[in-house]
Amino acid sequence: EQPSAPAPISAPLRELPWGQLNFLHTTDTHGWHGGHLQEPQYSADWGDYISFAKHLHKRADEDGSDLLLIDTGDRVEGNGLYDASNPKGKYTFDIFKHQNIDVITSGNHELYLSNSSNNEYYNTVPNFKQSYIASNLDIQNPKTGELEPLAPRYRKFTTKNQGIRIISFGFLFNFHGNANNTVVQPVQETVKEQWFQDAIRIKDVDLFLVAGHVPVRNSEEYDLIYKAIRNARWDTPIVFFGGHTHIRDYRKWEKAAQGIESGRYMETLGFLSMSGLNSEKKGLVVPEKSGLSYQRLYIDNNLHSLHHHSGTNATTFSTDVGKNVSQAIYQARNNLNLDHAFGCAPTDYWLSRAPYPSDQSLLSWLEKSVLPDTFSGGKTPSIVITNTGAMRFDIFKGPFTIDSTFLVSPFTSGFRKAVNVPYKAASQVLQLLNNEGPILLEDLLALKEQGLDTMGTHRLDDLAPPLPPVNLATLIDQSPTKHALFRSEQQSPIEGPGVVSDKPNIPGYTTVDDMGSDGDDTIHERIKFYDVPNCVGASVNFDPADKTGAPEKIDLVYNEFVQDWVLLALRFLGVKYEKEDTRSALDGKTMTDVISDWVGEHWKCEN
Ligand SMILES: O=c1ccn([C@@H]2O[C@H](COP(=O)(O)O)[C@@H](O)[C@H]2O)c(=O)[nH]1
Repeated sequence: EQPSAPAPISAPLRELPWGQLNFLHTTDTHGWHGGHLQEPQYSADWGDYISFAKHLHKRADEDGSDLLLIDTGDRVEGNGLYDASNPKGKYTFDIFKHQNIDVITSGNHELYLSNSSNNEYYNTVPNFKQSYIASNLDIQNPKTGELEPLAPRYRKFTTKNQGIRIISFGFLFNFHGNANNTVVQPVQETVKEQWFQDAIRIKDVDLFLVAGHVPVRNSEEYDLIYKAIRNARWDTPIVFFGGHTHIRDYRKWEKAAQGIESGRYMETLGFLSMSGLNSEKKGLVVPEKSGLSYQRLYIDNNLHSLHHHSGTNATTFSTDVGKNVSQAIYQARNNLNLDHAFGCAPTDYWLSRAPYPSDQSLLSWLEKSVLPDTFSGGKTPSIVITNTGAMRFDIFKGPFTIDSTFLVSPFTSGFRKAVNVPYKAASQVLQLLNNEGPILLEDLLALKEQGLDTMGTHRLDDLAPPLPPVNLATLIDQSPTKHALFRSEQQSPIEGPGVVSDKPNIPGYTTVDDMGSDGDDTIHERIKFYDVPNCVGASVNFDPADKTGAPEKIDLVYNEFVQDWVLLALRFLGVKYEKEDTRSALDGKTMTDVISDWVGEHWKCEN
């Protein structure tokens, strides 16, 4: 734990369902290896995770079971510890490498920029030489320019104590937004390749382990892999580890094929256990189960939970390596001056824990205050649009630091503008991007398919942030056209057969998945999450309500990440602008700069 981390609050806990083969799973950590310094519930750091894993390994060695660690990508972008250094990631790789991870894969965030995928090539792949897998990912060798697999396509290994023979794969979903130094092969092509067809037919395999930056639910990619394996091996157990959607989730394909997704931002250490697998070695002390079984637990990443599940206490918990890594994180945070405050937030602002629009909504704050104040300088009537996915996390009342700017918005894209756009067209762009009004997403997509777009790397609903970190069934939908699955606000908190009756006192995740509603280790009081639009926008230097005084032409300013969609929407509205017709706005400042400048000017700290 970092010295400034708030101490966890004790809460009723569910027990770790230990088995024959046990897994700890992290995903979408996005640089939060220092833990959450404003939220006691998630305040343990990467050093603590190292100590925790060490205790569980000892338990496995003592009772003859096994423990494997998995990480399924998006380790970068989203926290000062990674983003504030120059070059980015200067400290992260040396911190991360001290955990003994058995299977590790790449996420999409490792690939948006060529320097981040080159970092994988130069740092993370060599640091995890025995465990990095890239089943559908190639990279241009930075020295020769030749395309090569980022890491081996699959691995075969045998567990230490039980002698369970495993074939493991490492996939990325069919991602299109990568820089041009990597190639992500669509999963439907990978599963047809000879090496994959051969690998799933290797004899003497007890378990297929599919790790990937791929959601476990509604996932064409994982469904394809499941079917491909089942076509070759009708009954060999399969275990999936997923990621990308930032949720806690568990999916049962069938009795012998199940998988976990373990949240986001170092909030969750996913635990999955299997029993009843074929084993070469005897001596198992854990009770035999009849047949194959899987169990799961989503551990809140704080010391109260970690002590409890490892049977340790404040004196016995930290290992030497764990302590050194926590110290290295502390040092890096100091070097980067991450606690330096630009100002102090007067209240909390929520990305998806408050309805949008509302006074507590981060997106309302952005469009009502930050964007108009930032872009009003030139006096030109403008509409300013950003995708809501550019915003990644909440703001808490109190000091708003260098770290906070990267938690809230870490990306490097700047703003661009199309000048002198007819107001009638410009004023409809936001509505189109949000799939509201008479013209729907499908119409825009049809246009894209006719080749009218220029690049089209992102899907329209990718402009929004990942859905809040809850199962879809617990999300409060504000746009009924979008997600028919969502519950309405009137519905009561989820309750189910597995929920223990202790009164929850800590707000947090109340996960409902294919195993039921008893997956969270901490019995939480339910938090409400709300859906958000794809984009928000502000009218600057004119009043959109004043119909008679509407400008004829305006500047349309937008976050560069949404450029393809903005130009496509304009074209759909009868106005043709090419990329070359647009220009850089705000001297290349990023959203991170915009927010830190605004906070410095408007949110003074009272001493
Ligand atoms: O430069 C960028 C890169 C990404 N985004 C937003 O992030 C999501 C992807 O994040 P995940 O954690 O992989 O879900 C993307 O869809 C965008 O909404 C961005 O705004 N700018």
